[in-house]
Amino acid sequence: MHEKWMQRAIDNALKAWGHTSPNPHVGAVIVKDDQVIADGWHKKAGTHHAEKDAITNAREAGKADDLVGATIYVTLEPCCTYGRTEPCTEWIIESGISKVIYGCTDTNPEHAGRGFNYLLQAGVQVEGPILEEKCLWINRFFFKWINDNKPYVILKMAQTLDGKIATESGQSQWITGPEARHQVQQLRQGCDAIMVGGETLRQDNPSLNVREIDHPRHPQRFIWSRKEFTGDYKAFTQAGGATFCHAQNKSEWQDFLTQLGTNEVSSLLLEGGGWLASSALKAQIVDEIQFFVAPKILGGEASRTSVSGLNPLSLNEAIDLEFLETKTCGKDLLFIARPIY
Ligand SMILES: NC(=O)C1=CN([C@@H]2O[C@H](COP(=O)(O)OP(=O)(O)OC[C@H]3O[C@@H](n4cnc5c(N)ncnc54)[C@H](OP(=O)(O)O)[C@@H]3O)[C@@H](O)[C@H]2O)C=CC1
Ligand SMILES: Nc1c(N[C@@H]2O[C@H](COP(=O)(O)O)[C@@H](O)[C@H]2O)[nH]c(=O)[nH]c1=O
Ligand SMILES: [Zn+2]
Repeated sequence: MHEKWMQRAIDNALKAWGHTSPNPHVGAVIVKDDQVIADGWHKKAGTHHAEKDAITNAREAGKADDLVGATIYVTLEPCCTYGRTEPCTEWIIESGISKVIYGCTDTNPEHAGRGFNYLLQAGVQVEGPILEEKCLWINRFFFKWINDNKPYVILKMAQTLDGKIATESGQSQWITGPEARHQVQQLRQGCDAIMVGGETLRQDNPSLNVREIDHPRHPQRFIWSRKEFTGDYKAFTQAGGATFCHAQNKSEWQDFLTQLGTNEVSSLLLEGGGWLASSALKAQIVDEIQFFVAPKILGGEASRTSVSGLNPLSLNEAIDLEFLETKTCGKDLLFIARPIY
């Protein structure tokens, strides 16, 4: 039963996918006698948190009395400090809600465990975690950023079964099908920043924006290059333009990520090509791999590969991964993995 309601709270949280950064995605549902009193979710930094949203929705629906003795399911530990808004713990206590069931603890050092203690001291029951892995996963960008002041980095590639991303001459559109490419749009919607290599920019002239999604939120664009250059490329001429990144080694990449983190960029999507992929992997900045694999074999020694610039002399140099998930996207497969450095 707890799982059912927590799943509803997670679904609520994801209604704002891509809109809450640098805040987390948080959802809630208030339940009494196995009936929903109100749903709520955090819509945007600076607006109501999920708990306050649900309580306000209940009151506006004339259900203030039903809040007394009700249970609130919330995906993240309620906050108890004054940030952009007042603490949710106060709202919960004052509403008469008697039980909080949470999905995961807020690892933000300012909050971790403090929200629970505050509620317990006020006589509110606290239970959890419920569906903890899912609740941590939907906020993996936030947790990385709040704890390390650096964005969570995802390396995404679309490759043939034999690991090719383009022909020798640079033709790559399209390797994966429409369902996989739609999934990429969802991913872009959730990411604050996106980057491609200079060669990808010149070959593909990519838009690097969000399409096919209601209420799109476009990522900041970055081009990885050894030099600054101009040209009639969409990434330069369309809304927002693009910024160059010249990071070459681990410390330069770390400095670049710190600069992004300081500017409240909590996630960075690297969309290839193969030289960018290898530089990021070598610098050990990649937190997550998303490789889309099409049921195609391109072959060819000179075809471009998804990770080009590594020249391992021994198998010991392979980067070990832990597979997290495999999904079918139309005719393609998506492998989600985490590098083990
Ligand atoms: N299927 C897929 O998912 C994808 C396919 N592609 C395809 O892949 C091809 C491009 O990929 P790829 O050829 O691997 O190139 P990349 O896109 O990875 O870009 C290489 C460029 O990165 C810049 N760079 C900066 N530092 C370095 C460095 N130390 N070493 C090398 N390059 C550096 C250079 O730009 P500069 O010369 O300006 O200094 C270089 O030209 C295109 O054909 C594109 O269509 C691309 C992305 C994804
Ligand atoms: N070829 C290829 C991809 N290529 C990536 O998508 C970029 C194009 O972005 P846009 O112009 O915004 O659609 C391109 O430059 C490269 O980074 N992606 C995929 O999901 N599947 C594919 O088969
Ligand atoms: Zn709050």
